[in-house]
Amino acid sequence: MTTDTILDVRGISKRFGGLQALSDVGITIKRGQVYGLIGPNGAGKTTFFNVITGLYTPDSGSFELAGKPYQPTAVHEVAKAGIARTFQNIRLFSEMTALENVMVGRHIRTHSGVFGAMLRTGSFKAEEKAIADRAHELLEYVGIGKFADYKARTLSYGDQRRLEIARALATDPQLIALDEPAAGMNSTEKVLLRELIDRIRKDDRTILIIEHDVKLIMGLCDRVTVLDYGKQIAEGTPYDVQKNEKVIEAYLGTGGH
Ligand SMILES: Nc1ncnc2c1ncn2[C@@H]1O[C@H](COP(=O)(O)OP(=O)(O)OP(=O)(O)O)[C@@H](O)[C@H]1O
Repeated sequence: MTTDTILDVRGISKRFGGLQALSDVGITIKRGQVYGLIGPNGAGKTTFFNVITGLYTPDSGSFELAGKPYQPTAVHEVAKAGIARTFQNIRLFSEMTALENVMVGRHIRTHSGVFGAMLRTGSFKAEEKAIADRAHELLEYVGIGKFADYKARTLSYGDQRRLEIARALATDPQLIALDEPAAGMNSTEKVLLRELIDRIRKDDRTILIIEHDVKLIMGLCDRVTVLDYGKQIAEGTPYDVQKNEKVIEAYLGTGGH
């Protein structure tokens, strides 16, 4: 594996009772890529995300992040290792402000720890200020700086999705995994989302994205993997994947998306 590989996962299988949700799935994501994961409903996309981010334990599989083996055994360990994610069903702290939500993401990279917080040491206060400053920057970056002091639940759906992205970025991830970021967005919001993802990529981040909006995926991704019934039926550039017979069949067979 070369050093420009960020994520290299191989041989992931996961069974739920009698259902083989993933069969021997593997992907390699290079630094700076936007990598898409698509497939019809129930294909195994979310299960795959849940495995690589430590929510589900796979039955088999090996994982490397930036050239180092890692075991996705717990969500916070995965975040520390350098993978941040957003969720299909937005998971924000709804009663906290937008700023506080982003600050929570940042805390996994801080040093003062619990005792520093309890004693409110000088270094803790300085660190809190730095965290708040960085959180403000990230809110501006995703385009919702003016809502810093609004409770998360009062933001529009599209803005809540941006807030989730800001929170994920706050962990300084090697890889940011977006689970259906365009779900429920109108066409204007989708254009803005696309611009944001482009900007994140240009700023030297690597992105893995599950998305139902095939047009968005095709316009955005460098490479795409297509899952169907837990199996990887195609991998390649959006152009190649679009022409693949198995992919066309899988989408037409289920009515497409
Ligand atoms: N915790 C679970 N227990 C049992 N079965 C599960 C569990 N999670 C997912 N499944 C099943 O695994 C299969 C793959 O589901 P998954 O949610 O990964 O698909 P998906 O491609 O993300 O679908 P969608 O596009 O609808 O979100 C489905 O048949 C689903 O019912």
